[in-house]
Amino acid sequence: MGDIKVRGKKEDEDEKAEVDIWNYVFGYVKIAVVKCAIELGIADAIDKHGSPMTLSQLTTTLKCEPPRLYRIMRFLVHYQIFKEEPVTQDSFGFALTPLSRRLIRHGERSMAAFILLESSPVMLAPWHSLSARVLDSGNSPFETAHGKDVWSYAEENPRHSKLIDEAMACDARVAVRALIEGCPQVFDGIKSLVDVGGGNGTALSMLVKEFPWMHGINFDLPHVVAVAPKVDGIEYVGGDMFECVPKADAAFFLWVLHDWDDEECIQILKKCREAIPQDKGKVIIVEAVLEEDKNDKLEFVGLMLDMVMMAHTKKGKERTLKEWKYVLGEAGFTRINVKPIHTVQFIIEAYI
Ligand SMILES: C[S@@+](CC[C@H](N)C(=O)[O-])C[C@H]1O[C@@H](n2cnc3c(N)ncnc32)[C@H](O)[C@@H]1O
Repeated sequence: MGDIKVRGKKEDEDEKAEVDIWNYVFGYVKIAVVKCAIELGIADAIDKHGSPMTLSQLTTTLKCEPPRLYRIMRFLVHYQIFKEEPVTQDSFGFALTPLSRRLIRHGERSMAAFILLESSPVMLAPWHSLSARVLDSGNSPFETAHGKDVWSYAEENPRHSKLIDEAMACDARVAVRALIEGCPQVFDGIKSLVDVGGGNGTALSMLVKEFPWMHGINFDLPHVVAVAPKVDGIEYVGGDMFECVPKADAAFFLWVLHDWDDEECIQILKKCREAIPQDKGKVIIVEAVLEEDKNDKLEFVGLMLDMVMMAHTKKGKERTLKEWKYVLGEAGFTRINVKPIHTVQFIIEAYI
């Protein structure tokens, strides 16, 4: 081979590690700058303008300090959150990309509220106690940081409760659209549906609009239901799912059961069993199923959410199919169907 040095696997791995480690050192920077962009309303301003905006136009509209806004935009363009496009022959402006469209506050597929929730000081503080949680069986990281669990905290802090509801609604809009497009037959023959832990009712309002023969019951804690926007065709019931679930042909769960441990899930599901017809009732669960191959690029989100559950809930977790079968079986559901949809979640139908 003379003087030619063949690069080995180790060198390649070292080089990759050198790049990767910087991504961990400054891992928080991307979320912090995206949060800043949402708070400033950069995507909203460009969307409202209807065409690329020059730095000077953006600066005037957002009332920002030009050199600092330029540095923020340079960062966001580097990560392809915005892009540069010509405005005149010798000037360019900042334009939206599919990613920044998700940062428009009230956009159709907005994830802005979700990012604001996860990057809020309230939700970031528990992460500092994750290792302590792994070392012992004491309080959850959220309780260590705030002295109470996430739902009690939300009840006492209406602004945070609203942020949770709005964040969940972001994902509900995407998940329910995928559910309606991918598996509409799930709702065949259902005349009434109770959305257990339905939040501000976003999911249910989409479902009753699509299936207008269906009566919807949005069931959540009283303080959540009290402020949920009221929609025709939906009944709003406040209560505790550990005590009683309103009667309906089917019970629906979107991102609820992963907040609880197996024993608690079995308790909730037993309450649902009592609420649905004993001959043909079913529960519809829209959640992640770990380790199931969906052949898509979103699989990592289930693992991320599993860490979020460890940080933000008492004993919540994401589940494998085997774990789902266990909790459903213990609650008295014997037949289970699992279908993938084009989102992070799967649809799990369980029959008595
Ligand atoms: C992660 S959020 C999901 C909200 C909604 N399903 C969605 O995805 O948009 C969990 C919901 O469970 C509700 N919840 C928590 N404890 C509850 C209880 N004991 N009874 C009824 N709902 C409860 C919370 O208020 C919250 O709205």
